[in-house]
Amino acid sequence: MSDVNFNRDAIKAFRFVRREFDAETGVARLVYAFDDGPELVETVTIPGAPFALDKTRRTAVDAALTLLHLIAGVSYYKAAVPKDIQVDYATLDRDTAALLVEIYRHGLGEFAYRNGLNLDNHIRFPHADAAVADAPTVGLKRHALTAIGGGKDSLVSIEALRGVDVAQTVTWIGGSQLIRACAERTGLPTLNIQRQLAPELFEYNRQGAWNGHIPVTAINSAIMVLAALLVDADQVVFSNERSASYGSLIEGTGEVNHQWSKGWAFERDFGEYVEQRIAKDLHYYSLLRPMSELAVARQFTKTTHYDAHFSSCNRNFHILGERPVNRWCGVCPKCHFVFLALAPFMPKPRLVGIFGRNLLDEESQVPGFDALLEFRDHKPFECVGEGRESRAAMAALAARPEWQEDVVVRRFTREVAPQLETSDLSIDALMVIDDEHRIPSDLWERLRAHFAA
Ligand SMILES: CC(=O)N[C@H]1[C@@H](OP(=O)(O)OP(=O)(O)OC[C@H]2O[C@@H](n3ccc(=O)[nH]c3=O)[C@H](O)[C@@H]2O)O[C@H](CO)[C@@H](O)[C@@H]1O[C@H](C)C(=O)N[C@@H](C)C(=O)N[C@@H](CCC(=O)O)C(=O)O
Ligand SMILES: Nc1ncnc2c1ncn2[C@@H]1O[C@H](COP(=O)(O)OP(=O)(O)OP(=O)(O)O)[C@@H](O)[C@H]1O
Repeated sequence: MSDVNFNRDAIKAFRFVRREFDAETGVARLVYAFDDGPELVETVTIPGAPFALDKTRRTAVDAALTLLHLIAGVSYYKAAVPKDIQVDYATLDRDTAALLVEIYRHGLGEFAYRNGLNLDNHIRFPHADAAVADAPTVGLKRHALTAIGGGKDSLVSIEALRGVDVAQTVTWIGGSQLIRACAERTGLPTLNIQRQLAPELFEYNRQGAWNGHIPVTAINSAIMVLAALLVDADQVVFSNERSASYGSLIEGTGEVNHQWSKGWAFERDFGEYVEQRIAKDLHYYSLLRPMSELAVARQFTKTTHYDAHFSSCNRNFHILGERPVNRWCGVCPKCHFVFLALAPFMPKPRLVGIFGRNLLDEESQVPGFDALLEFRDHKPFECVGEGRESRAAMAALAARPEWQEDVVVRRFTREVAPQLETSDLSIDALMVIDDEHRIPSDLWERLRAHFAA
C-alpha cells in the first residue's frame, strides 16, 4: 500500500469500473478507479449463500447491484471530486442519473460546506435518452428486513413491528459488537452483512484526499435492497424520523443537512426508484417517518428491555480508531440530544442510570446544549432533532422540580427562555403524527393503534 500515490488535484476522472455478484458465496465486489490508477474494490457479503436465483430474480439482483455500485461510489468519488464521471460498463438513463446527482449533491452537502467546495452543477452522471424496462414482480415473501443501528430509533421500529405481528429479520451492516448485542437482545432472527471499504481509501486520506461526511444511510439502504432480494423479503424498513428532513441553518450558506439520506426526499425518491426499476414488490420505507424525535423518544421509554444495551453515540461506530468506554461518551451532540429527548418521558434515576451521569448538571456541557437549542450557534452536524424539539424538551424540564435546579436547565431558564416565544415551546405540538410517509396503508392503520396504546 505504501507505493500508492494520490494527488487529488491531478485527477481527471472517477470511474465506475465494474460490479460483480457471486451467488455461490454471497460476495458483491464493487470496483472503482481514478483515471488509470489502481482498482479500488469494496466488498459486501450477504450471509445465506449459495443463493438460487431464477431469471426474474437475477434481473432484479443485477439492477440492485448496479444501484448499490453507483451509490457506494460516493465514498471514493469524494476523495478527489473530479468533474468527469465515467460508468465503464453501462449507459445510464436520465432518471437514474438524476437520482444519483441528487444523492451525491445533497449527500455531500456537509462535506462540501466544511471543505469550502462549491459542488453546485459540478456533479454530472453521463446518461442518454433510452427506453427503460419496468421492474419485474419477483414474488417476494411477506417479510421485513429491519435495519438496526444500535440506537433507540430502530429498537422502537422493531418493537412496533413485533407489536403488530409482522415477521422480521433484524439486519445490520458492519462488525459493530454493540449493534450485535442489541440485535440479539431482540430475540428475533438476525442477519449481519459485512462491508469492507477498499483499503486504499484510508491511504488516500493520509495523503490528503478530500474527506468528510457521506450519505451512509443511502449506502446502507442500497445494501439492504440487494439483501432483501437474496434472502426473500418484500420490505426494507428503516427508522428515520420526520425531524431528519431538517438540516442546520448556516448563516450565509443556508440549510446543510448532515442527515440528508435519512430525510424524506431521499426516502421518497429512492423508494420509488426501487419499485419502478428493481422489483415492483419490494417496498422501502421508514417506519418512524410520521414522528418527531421527541415522539420516538417517548415511545422508546415504554420498555426498559434495552436500557443496558443500546447506544446512540456515534463514537461507537468508527471503522477505525476510538470507541467510548461506557457506550455513551457523554460529550458529543448525540449524547446531549438523546439525554435531553428522553428526559421529559423517563424517571430521572433511570435516565442517569443509562448514561452513568447527569449531563444536564455539568457546567462544561452548556455550549453543547446551546447548539442543540440553536442559541448563539447552529444545530450540530449530527443526527439530532430540530432546535424547536430541544427547546420544548428543555422548557418541559424547567417546569419539573427534579430537573429545574440542574445547572444547564437553570441557565436555560435564566438566559435562554426569556428570549423565546412561549408558543414555540409546546411538546404536545411536536407529538402530532404526520401523513407524509411510505408505510403500506394497511400496516400504518395497525401501527397507529400500537403507537397510541
Ligand atoms: C463513525 C463516524 O461517525 N464516522 C464518521 C467519521 O469517520 P472517521 O474518519 O472518524 O472514522 P471511520 O468511521 O472509522 O471511517 C474512516 C474513514 O473511512 C471513510 N468512510 C467510512 C465509511 C463510509 O461509509 N465511507 C467512507 O468513505 C471516511 O473517509 C472515513 O474518514 O468522519 C467521517 C468524515 O466526516 C464520516 O464520513 C464518518 O461517518 C461514517 C460514514 C458513518 O458511518 N457515520 C454514521 C455514524 C453517521 O454519521 N450517520 C448519520 C446518518 C446520516 C446520513 O445521511 O446517512 C447520522 O447518524 O446522522
Ligand atoms: N450499521 C447499520 N446497519 C444497518 N442499518 C443501520 C446501521 N446503522 C444505522 N442504521 C440504520 O440507519 C437509520 C439511521 O440510524 P440512526 O443512528 O439514526 O438510528 P438508530 O441507531 O436506530 O437510533 P439513534 O438515532 O438513537 O442512534 C436507522 O434506520 C438505523 O437502523
